[in-house]
Amino acid sequence: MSILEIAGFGKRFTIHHLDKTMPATENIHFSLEAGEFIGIVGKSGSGKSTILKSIYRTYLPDEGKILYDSQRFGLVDLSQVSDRQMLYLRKYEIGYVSQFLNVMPRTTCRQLVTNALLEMGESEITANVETEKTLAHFELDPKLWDSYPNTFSGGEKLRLNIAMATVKKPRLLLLDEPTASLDQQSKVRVREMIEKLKNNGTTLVGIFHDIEFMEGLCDKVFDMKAKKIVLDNKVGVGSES
Ligand SMILES: Nc1ncnc2c1ncn2[C@@H]1O[C@H](COP(=O)(O)OP(=O)(O)OP(=O)(O)O)[C@@H](O)[C@H]1O
Repeated sequence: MSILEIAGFGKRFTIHHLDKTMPATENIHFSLEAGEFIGIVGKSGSGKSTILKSIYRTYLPDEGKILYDSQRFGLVDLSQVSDRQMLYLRKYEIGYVSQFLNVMPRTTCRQLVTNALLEMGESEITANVETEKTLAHFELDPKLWDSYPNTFSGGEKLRLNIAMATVKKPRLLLLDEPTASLDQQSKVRVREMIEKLKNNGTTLVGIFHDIEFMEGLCDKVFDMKAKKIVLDNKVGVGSES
């Protein structure tokens, strides 16, 4: 059974000052088995982020269903669950990483990662050890660990963002161009973490500008233009070309 199924998804935006409604995307169908990684590709403005934001319920779809087989509530349509259920799922099951860091003010880098672990029910001792391991993995300079991230560089913020999401080992992780402003070395670190999460059973949906980065990592690739899966390693779609 699929852990995630997007069925007939469509989203429109109303541009009020133009009194116009524009489709962001429509007729999107794909599904994922637990532990798979799907990459979404397509040109800028084709609606890739809109799909991810709708899975995370930042946006509500206008058409279709977003079926998620949750551990806590069983099979749910993420566009229909209550706010309380969605908060639970965001806290314990579904992670989202974008290029932007949006965190509690006056909280240090170390506290942010530790809090994420404590939220998942880890003991304080484990949380402290795991925090340092994770910050070191993403090569955040120890000098930064007890600083507030509002002064961090773009790449440092991004690495902290990824650290906070991945340390929770979510069941479903949504990656919206998380490597956009990273150097090669940091990208390798992100890739290693994704591989580790995948090996531990995390299901991933990702958008990456850098197609090379996705190579060998994705089980499936969904193309926004063709509106279909163009590569499926399991059934061999696309493998002949
Ligand atoms: N909140 C919003 N209000 C109005 N229009 C929006 C909103 N969010 C997205 N759109 C529009 O929906 C379309 C799809 O946007 P989306 O960000 O999903 O594209 P994308 O494929 O992720 O693009 P990129 O690769 O440039 O990030 C765009 O035309 C965008 O302008």
